[in-house]
Amino acid sequence: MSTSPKPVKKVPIHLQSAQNRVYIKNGEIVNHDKSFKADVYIEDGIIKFVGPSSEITIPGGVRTIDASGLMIIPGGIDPHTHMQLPFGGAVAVDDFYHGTKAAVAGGTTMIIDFVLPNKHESMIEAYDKWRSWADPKVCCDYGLHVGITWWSKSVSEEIGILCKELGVNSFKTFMAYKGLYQLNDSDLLDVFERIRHLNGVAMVHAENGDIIAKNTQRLLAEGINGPEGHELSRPEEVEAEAVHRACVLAHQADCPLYVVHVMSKSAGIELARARHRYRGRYIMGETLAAALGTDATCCQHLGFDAEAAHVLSPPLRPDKTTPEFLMKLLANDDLQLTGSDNCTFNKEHKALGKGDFTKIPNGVNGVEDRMSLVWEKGVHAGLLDPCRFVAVTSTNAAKIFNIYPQKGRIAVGSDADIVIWNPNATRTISKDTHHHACDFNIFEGMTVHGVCEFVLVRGRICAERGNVRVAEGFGRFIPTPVRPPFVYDIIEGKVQSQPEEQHEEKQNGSVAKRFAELD
Ligand SMILES: C[C@@H](CNC(N)=O)C(=O)O
Ligand SMILES: [Zn+2]
Ligand SMILES: [Zn+2]
Ligand SMILES: [Zn+2]
Repeated sequence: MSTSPKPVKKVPIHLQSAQNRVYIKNGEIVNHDKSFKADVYIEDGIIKFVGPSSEITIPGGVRTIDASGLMIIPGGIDPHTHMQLPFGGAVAVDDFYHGTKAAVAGGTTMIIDFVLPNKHESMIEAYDKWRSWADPKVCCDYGLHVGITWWSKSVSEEIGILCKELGVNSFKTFMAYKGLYQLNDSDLLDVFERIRHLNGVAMVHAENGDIIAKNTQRLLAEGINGPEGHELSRPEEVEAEAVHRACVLAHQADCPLYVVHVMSKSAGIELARARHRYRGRYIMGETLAAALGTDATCCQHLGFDAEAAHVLSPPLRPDKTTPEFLMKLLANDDLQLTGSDNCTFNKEHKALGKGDFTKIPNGVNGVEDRMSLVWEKGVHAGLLDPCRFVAVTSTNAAKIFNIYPQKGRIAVGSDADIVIWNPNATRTISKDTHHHACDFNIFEGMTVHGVCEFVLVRGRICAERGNVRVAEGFGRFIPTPVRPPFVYDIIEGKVQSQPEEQHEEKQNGSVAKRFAELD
């Protein structure tokens, strides 16, 4: 043990201006690329110091947290939510307050929600509407994607304004929801070319809406009108076909494409193949907590309420091997990140679909349990390491939507969105204890490893050992600038997404082998 005092660099602490001064000591910091022991000092919502305790002197009056035996991880970023979405004749019950309170309770400190204009509604008017809903209510920071639910010259002009002036860089298109949101291939090509021109990110809901419409007509005519008709109308090949087609359209338009809610093995394989075909450029894929945590067999024959509560699109699949398969795609970087698609309706809303499954409002919970589910089914199951867990629950979303390292990293200068994570603690998920506004939890009764001991939102302790103390309206809108380097440096050939030889090996080796048995 050295006795001579080590020369230490004093970090000046400007006391008078400091708010929310927190010091986290003895923890293991886990970023997407490495983990290491270090202390963290936070002031005014920003991380001011990351390093050994010997290099900082903490004055009195600072809240100190002992994180011994715990991990310090970047707050989760959920890239796919629908708070208080008007949909199917109802409005999602998790509004921007309850939805972000549930997010924070589960370790997510930023959401990216979707503006979904009605057909022929101005994109910018819809954006203003979503901002007016969210700004007064959010408990954590948020961003917005905008749905291109119809296409015209005026829409093309408006998405330019959204990119240049209103902090939006990502636009969701739909190949399903015929008559509501669906675009045809010709319009999709135009949209992707426009988004590429704007240096934005195209997103897609990939299911073949024409096949779904035909199947639905047939099923209802045959008297199959219960919730089981939902998945029967859109089996996984209907999702996989659309994923393949969307990737080809995006590649032809030279446009980066983010495929949302990949829910099946077949769709995951199509996405992995497209990524390998295009050498990791252009195509990114997201799966959901629902697809990783459960499957369609969990509620079979449990009656309308339980089955309708699990209805979302694309649907949960009856193949029980789907969750682990999708987790392995995440581990292998065939998929890049996880969302929740949190869009919750109560029993009386889901009952709108009694006698006609097409009238069941689509959507499930997930924003509160996503982090624990990915930890349980990924890290605790031995499929992900902790760094990859951080990548798929936080950092990759920050990089793709161009808010890294402000978000998605424990580093000096980054926002103090921090979770002190207990990897060994467990909790049991239930509608009776969750923070959602909804009366159902699709993970009911599941015991998961990975629990938040503390959650800090821009330095403010908003959850402490299960006690959630959020502030309505404390969150801010976070602009997502165009041209994310993580996406565009590869497209413009400035960096290789993967070395050629590694790609060849993947092309000829693991990819073909990995998926051969599924052909
Ligand atoms: C409308 C929205 C939410 N509903 C759903 N995923 O079932 C979506 O398709 O992502
Ligand atoms: Zn969708
Ligand atoms: Zn969605
Ligand atoms: Zn279930």
